[in-house]
Amino acid sequence: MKIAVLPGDGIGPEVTREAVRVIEALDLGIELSEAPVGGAAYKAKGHPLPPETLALAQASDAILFGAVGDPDCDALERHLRPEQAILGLRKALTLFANLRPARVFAGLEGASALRPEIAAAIDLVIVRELNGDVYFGEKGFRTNAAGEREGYDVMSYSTSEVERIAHIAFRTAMARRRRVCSVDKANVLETSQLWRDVVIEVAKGYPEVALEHMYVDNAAMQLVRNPGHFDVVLTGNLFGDILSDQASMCVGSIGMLASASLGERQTAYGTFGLYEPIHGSAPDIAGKGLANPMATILSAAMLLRHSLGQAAAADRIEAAVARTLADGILGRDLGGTAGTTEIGDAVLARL
Ligand SMILES: NC(=O)c1ccc[n+]([C@@H]2O[C@H](COP(=O)([O-])OP(=O)(O)OC[C@H]3O[C@@H](n4cnc5c(N)ncnc54)[C@H](O)[C@@H]3O)[C@@H](O)[C@H]2O)c1
Ligand SMILES: CC(C)[C@H](C(=O)O)[C@@H](O)C(=O)O
Ligand SMILES: [Mg+2]
Repeated sequence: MKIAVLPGDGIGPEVTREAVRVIEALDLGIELSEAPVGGAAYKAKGHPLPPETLALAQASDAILFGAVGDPDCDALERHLRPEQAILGLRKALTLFANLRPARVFAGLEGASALRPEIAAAIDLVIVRELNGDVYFGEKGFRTNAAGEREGYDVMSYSTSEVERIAHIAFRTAMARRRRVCSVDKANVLETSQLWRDVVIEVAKGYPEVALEHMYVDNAAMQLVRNPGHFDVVLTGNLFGDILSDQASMCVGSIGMLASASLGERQTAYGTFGLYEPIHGSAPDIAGKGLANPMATILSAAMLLRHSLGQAAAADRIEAAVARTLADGILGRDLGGTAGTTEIGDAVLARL
């Protein structure tokens, strides 16, 4: 079993280190190999996703990813910016299904930005499409008829792109509370009308699953008003990006939300995938030992479950995280005082 470890920039290396310590402590005979990605790779090798890093990722059974993004690189041409590394990996490896679970751990109800009784009911998973939408359409700058500079990004989805992510959402719902809420903007966007038409067709194959449709603006509101309503939230790349950051504050902190990015490729052990916290490189706290590593540690648990067939080890990590939180060992993002290493130590002690 091989894991490619891509720590990246800012707090990426800090949080990845803690997740690696947890994986190593389980002693599962996993081979871990590290490579640079993002701004770190640009500075070392001239490209945010060097060919050696992509080759290592391709030759592995799973990827553990930290975060990319570096203010020093914000003025670079877009194809050289750190964020292109994660977008490039998702696209090159056809990782089209992004699962972002959000639930409130016992003891964290008071850390939510919502009232505790509303937060306590949250147990949802956002199924975000990751290979299409306005992220990957034609984009550029041009001069319009009035002689003004104009930027453009084309939003589109094909039928097959929506079909494959819809199947993932319905299959996910079958293993949960059997409810799918498809989030779109079909009252304005043709991309969303196609999305809705295709989701309705795919739903016919899953008669046990209750399907509803919601406009994204309403969904953003309902996620705060009554988040317990949601089970599986199926949505596109851009809406899923935004709603998942919002969901993170509903459960307490962006430092808590893990993710799996999956495609169809099977390995000897499970489904090939990339695992990362949903947060970024957090330049404001980088290098200070303040980052909460829980999202990355929980991403490692998802990796063991989905890509390496190690469900028992994943359960152990999740239980250790839950015990750490229940014991009140919280980072500053959750109103506590524990630093990155202290949180990692606490999880290790409870494995
Ligand atoms: N997948 C990724 O690699 C990814 C995801 C999001 C943003 N980014 C990049 O990260 C950079 C910074 O973006 P941003 O500031 O908008 O988002 P961010 O998620 O990095 O940070 C937003 C806020 O949340 C806090 N935060 C984030 N993670 C935390 C953690 N684990 N513990 C405690 N606090 C945490 C930060 O300190 C900051 O105040 C940008 O370059 C952006 O493009 C990368
Ligand atoms: C860094 C950026 C490209 C990325 C995205 O928009 O998908 C991030 O915000 C995320 O949520 O993983
Ligand atoms: Mg995001």
